[in-house]
Amino acid sequence: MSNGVSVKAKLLGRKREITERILPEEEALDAEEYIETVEDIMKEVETETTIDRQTTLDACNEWFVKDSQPLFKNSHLKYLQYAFKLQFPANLTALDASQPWMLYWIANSFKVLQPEELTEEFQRKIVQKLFTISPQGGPFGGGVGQLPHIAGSYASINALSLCNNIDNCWDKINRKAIYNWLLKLKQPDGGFKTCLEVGENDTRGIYCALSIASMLNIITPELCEGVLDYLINCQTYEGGFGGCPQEDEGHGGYTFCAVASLMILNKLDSVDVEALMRWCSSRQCNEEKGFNGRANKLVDGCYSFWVGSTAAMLEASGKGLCVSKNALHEYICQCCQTEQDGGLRDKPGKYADFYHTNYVLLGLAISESEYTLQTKQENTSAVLIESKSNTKLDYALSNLQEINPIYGVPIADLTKFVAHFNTHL
Ligand SMILES: CC(C)=CCC/C(C)=C/CC/C(C)=C/COP(=O)(O)OP(=O)(O)O
Ligand SMILES: [Zn+2]
Repeated sequence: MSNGVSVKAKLLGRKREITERILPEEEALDAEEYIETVEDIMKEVETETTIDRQTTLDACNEWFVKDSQPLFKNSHLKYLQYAFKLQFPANLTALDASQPWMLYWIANSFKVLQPEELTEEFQRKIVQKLFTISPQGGPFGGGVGQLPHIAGSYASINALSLCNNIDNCWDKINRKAIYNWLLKLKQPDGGFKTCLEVGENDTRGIYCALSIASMLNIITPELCEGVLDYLINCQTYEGGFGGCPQEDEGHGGYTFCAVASLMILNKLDSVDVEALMRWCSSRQCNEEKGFNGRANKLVDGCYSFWVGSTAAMLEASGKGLCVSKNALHEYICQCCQTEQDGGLRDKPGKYADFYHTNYVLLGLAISESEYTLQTKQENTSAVLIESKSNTKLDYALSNLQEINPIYGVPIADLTKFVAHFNTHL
């Protein structure tokens, strides 16, 4: 291009022919005729995307017309108890490499809902499983006999943080081995590979590395070298963050990873915060009330955390509120749960699963809270956030545990865990 700006045509999508229709003046038609005309035009521009969106909206509307639902705590607790008491069905073998994730999602859901329900018996099961995966105390793979992985290690550390140091399990975490391994995963561009032998490099790797290192108090300038530039280059023209520098479309999951990493580095102001806030606001669908993960995609309950927590981190940093917590609350309570089937889900028509149960509950906790940064960060590299009940909520509170949006675990557990690691390596 003559002005030197290059545009990746591949990212711009298929070209459609431009058609022009002149609408009759609104006053020339009565209201019904006007709506019919608009509907006709909408049909002319119908695509797979618009049809899917309309189907989703119709399904949500069926739930919005019902009476307001409270959080069905008992149904969700039963669903979680089944997870620790019974053997998983064969179709869950697809999650064989995500065993620490399952432990984190289930344990965290218990903790957010009702902390005492993560009994000592359950805590011991978690600890036993994780130290069977890695008898040397980390780094952790996705299951026994699997290669150490940055996401498996992140989920393991989060899961262990929920276990109240049962049987002194926190002292079995091998911080030195984890630190040396993270350094080996580090790439010249500032990012982290997910695994030594193979593995991708994107904002997920950075977030996992910084989350683990700040929780264990092993974060160093050497580990963080080049990370800020990498993250700055992941912000797109829309304001959200893609997974890799200058390459991707902004996406809720990768944006969460980038923003949480910036919070840990205390460098939020190095990016375009205004554009980020606009992008977060645009993720909230007017009619469905919940969030999607990127432009023109469907609402999904898990973005209640990926996008909701990004908004909460901005709020905690004094940037103001860029989403509607009331609308998010309504989407979650009306569309993401039913009383007869426990667990929380992506959207009406989908089954509940442990991943959505965790992230939808975290999203609900965010909608019910207000956030500020804790100014006094004592002897720890973890970034502590204070949270109190949302006084502007139009709904009854569900009495969930207050959570730290950067780490996705309850503030009480995080505080205790990081206090345990108050000496730097
Ligand atoms: C800590 C860690 C590893 C965090 C991961 C964060 C992350 C990338 C979350 C995204 C999860 C998700 C719903 C992907 C779906 O993408 P899609 O393209 O299928 O969905 P879409 O249609 O909603 O865009
Ligand atoms: Zn989802």
